[in-house]
Amino acid sequence: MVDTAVFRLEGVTKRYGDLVALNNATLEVGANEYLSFLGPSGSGKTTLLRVIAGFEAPESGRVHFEGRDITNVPAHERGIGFVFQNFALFPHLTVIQNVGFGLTHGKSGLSAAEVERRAVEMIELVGLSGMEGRGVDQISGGQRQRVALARTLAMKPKLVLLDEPLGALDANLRSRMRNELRAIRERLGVTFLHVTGSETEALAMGDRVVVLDRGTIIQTGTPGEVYDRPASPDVAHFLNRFNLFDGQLAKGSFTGAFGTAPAPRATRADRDVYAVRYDRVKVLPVSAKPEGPALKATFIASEYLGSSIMNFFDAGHGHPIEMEHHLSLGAPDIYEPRQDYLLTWNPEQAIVFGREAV
Ligand SMILES: Nc1ncnc2c1ncn2[C@@H]1O[C@H](COP(=O)(O)OP(=O)(O)OP(=O)(O)O)[C@@H](O)[C@H]1O
Repeated sequence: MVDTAVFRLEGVTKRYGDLVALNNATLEVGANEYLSFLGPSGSGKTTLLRVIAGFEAPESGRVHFEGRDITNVPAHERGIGFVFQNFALFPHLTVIQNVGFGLTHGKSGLSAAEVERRAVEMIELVGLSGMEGRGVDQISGGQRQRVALARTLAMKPKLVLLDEPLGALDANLRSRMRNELRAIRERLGVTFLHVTGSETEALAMGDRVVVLDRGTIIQTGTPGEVYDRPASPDVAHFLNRFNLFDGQLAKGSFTGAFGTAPAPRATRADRDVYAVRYDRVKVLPVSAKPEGPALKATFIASEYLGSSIMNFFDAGHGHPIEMEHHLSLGAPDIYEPRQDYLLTWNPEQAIVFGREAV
């Protein structure tokens, strides 16, 4: 529950024919909150935003915004801003004309001078000062993305929906835009709902992360909560931070390819899965005799990720076992390709799911 809910979904279901794109979704969002939506392709993220924006009518459930039931209010009367991936700017207009468009042609009641002042202010906010007079076909893709954002923010919405707005940008620009979105949120007091296919972006940006799977919200929590306590094997899988092992949970122990390890605090799930975060894995010589879990694996390769190194091992599972070394912890060990090692971890740090858990 959020104390000052600015926005609420109550049991919203949306079907396309036989397909349930959104299944009984319930969600509260506080004023000035930043919510990230994470889920695999087809999980219903865009549908959720389209229902909120008013482009799709749900079969059942209610949508509330600023204390009002807006379920039957047309999109253009909702006062909700959105920036979708395929944002359409007007190619024959300049940057400032695009940003001011909704104010000039809508019901803002602002004079031409006031429209210009607000458009200039928004252009500055998204870091495009000096480009007011350029045609939008004379600026880069990333800059066009900012124009689309400025155009939405110029309408001063209290709620802004972002559907993969950073997807088309290169890594550098994406990280700059993330910082700018944060700064804009602080300055304007806007609530953002941000759909992203990137777990890194979802965890980095959101005050809370909402995880969707096959139309159902399967977890809502702070990035720390979702990261430390994924609610199901599927959430652990989407986060892309865990090695997952099949096996069997019985009497508080889990038996898998690594042997048998204590699992006293397992979470109930419809299958038995053992999850170990990439940065919890330790690499020992193959001759070592660790007390805990032990998995013999062949080193394949490593990948430099900037602040960490990801090492890939083959334990004959069909998918690699990953071990992440944060460079802040010191220089990485060097492993020999095609050599065998023993992988282990502290079983207390594993996350275990199973049918016998309560
Ligand atoms: N207009 C439509 N008609 C029929 N089915 C649709 C329509 N729009 C979406 N769907 C289906 O609804 C489900 C949810 O789609 P949605 O676009 O919400 O997923 P998503 O999580 O946003 O996916 P992605 O990350 O790939 O954009 C999918 O199975 C999709 O094929």
